[in-house]
Amino acid sequence: MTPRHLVLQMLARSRKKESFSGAILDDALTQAVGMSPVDKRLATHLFLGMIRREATLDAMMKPFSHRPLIEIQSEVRDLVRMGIYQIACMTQIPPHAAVYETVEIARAVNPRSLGFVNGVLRRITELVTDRKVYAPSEDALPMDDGHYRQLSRNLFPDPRRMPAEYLAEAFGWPFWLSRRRIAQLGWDSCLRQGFWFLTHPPLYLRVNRLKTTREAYMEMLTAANIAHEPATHPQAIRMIGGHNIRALPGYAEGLFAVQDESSIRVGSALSPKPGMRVLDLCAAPGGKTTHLAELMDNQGEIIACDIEADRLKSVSSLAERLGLACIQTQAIAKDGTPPDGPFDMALVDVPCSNTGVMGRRPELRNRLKPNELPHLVQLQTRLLEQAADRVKPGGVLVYSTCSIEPEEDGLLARAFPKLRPEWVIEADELTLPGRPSDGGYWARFRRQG
Ligand SMILES: C[S@@+](CC[C@H](N)C(=O)[O-])C[C@H]1O[C@@H](n2cnc3c(N)ncnc32)[C@H](O)[C@@H]1O
Repeated sequence: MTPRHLVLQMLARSRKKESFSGAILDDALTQAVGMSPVDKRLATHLFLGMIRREATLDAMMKPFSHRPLIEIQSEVRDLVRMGIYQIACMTQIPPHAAVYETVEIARAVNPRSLGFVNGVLRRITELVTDRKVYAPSEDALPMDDGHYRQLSRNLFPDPRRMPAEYLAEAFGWPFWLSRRRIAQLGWDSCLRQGFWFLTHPPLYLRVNRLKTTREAYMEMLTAANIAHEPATHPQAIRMIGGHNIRALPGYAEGLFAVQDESSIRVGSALSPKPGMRVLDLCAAPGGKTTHLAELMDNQGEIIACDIEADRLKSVSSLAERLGLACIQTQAIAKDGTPPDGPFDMALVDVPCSNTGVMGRRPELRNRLKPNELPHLVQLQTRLLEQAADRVKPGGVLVYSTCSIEPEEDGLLARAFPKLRPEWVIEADELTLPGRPSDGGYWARFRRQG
C-alpha cells in the first residue's frame, strides 16, 4: 500500500462520515504495518491537508473542469484534489512527480479519467508560481507557513469586495462561518485564524504535579534531546515538532498528560481543593477530570459522568496511568439525570460546535451546519442547569466549551443567572484560536447563600 492509496481510502471513509479524521488516521496508520515513517508522515500530511483545504482545491479545479465538480466520480475528484494539493499547497514534491504519480493511480481507479486528471493537473502546474506575496488578493493562495503563493492568474474572489467569499475559497472555511466570523471579529483576526487553522496545533503536555515538577520534567526532555519550551500555564509545556507521545520520557510512569493549554486553564478556573466532592458532568476522555484530581492532590471524590460508556474507559485508563484514585466514572443515559448532589463544585465541559479547534478537527469545515447551533445551545443550557442544581450553596461551577461562538459562550453564560437567580457569574474568559493555542471559553459561577 502506498501512502497515496492509503490517503484515498481514508478520504472515502471521511466522506461517509464514519468518524473524526483523527480516528480514521490512527486506525489506518495502525493497520499500515510495514509502511515507513516517512510515508506515514506524507499520508498524514496529505489526508489532513486535503480535508482542511477541500474548498480551496475545488476552487482551483473548477475553472479547468468542463463538468460541475459534483458530477465527477468521487474517487476521481479526490485524486485530482490530491494532485492539486501536492502541486499547489506543498513545496517538497516536484510538480512533474505529483502529476506522474496521480495519473498512475488514475489508471487503476478509472482509466477513462486519465485525460481529465492529466489535463487539470497540467493546468495547475501552469497556475502556481514560486513567488511569495504577503497580502490576500485574487491571485494569492495562503500557504501553511503564513505567506501566500502567487498564482499566474486571478482565481479567488477579490478579498476587498468579497471578503467572506475569499476566506471561504482561499482558506477553506464554510461560507456561513466566514461571514459570521468577519462580522464577529473583523477581517484581520479572520486572516490570522485562517492561517492558524491551516496547520495542526502544537502539542502541549500537562505535567503531573503529584509526580514531578515542570522544571524536573523539562530537564528530562532536555536530556533526551527533545525540543520544548515552557508554556504560559505553570503546569504546561509546549512541544516543538511532532512526537510519538508514548515514546516521551515518563509516559508509562504517568509524569504527564497531553492537554492543550487553553483546556488546562479550565481546570485551574475551577481549582477544587483536596477533600472536596466534585461533579464532572461531561468527562470523557478525561483530560480535565484528571487535572482536577491532580489539583485535589488525589484526595476527595470526583464523579466523572458521560453518556459514552466506552469513552469513559479512557478516563479510567488515563487516571490509572497518572496514579489518580479519587475518580469514579459513571455512565448516564442520554436523557438521564446526573447523580445526586450535593457537590462542592462542578465542571460542565459541554459538547459544542468545536469551532475553536478547527485545526484539530479539520472535517468540521464540511460537517458543521449553522442550524445545529440552536440545538447545541439547548443541550448546553440543560446540562448547565442539571449540574448547577447539584452544587451546594456557596459552591462553584465552571462551564466550558471549545467553541468561539457567542451563543455557546458568553451569551449563554450571561443568560444563565436569569434562569437560576441564586447563581452569579464571577469570571469568564474567551481564548481565540492561536492565542496561544486552541480556542475556547470558560465561565465560573458561584451559588449564593
Ligand atoms: C467536550 S467533550 C468533554 C471533554 C472532557 N471534559 C475532557 O476534557 O477530556 C463533551 C462530552 O460530553 C458528552 N456528552 C454529550 N451529551 C451528554 C449528556 N447529555 N450528558 C453527559 N455527557 C454528555 C460527550 O459524550 C463528550 O464526551
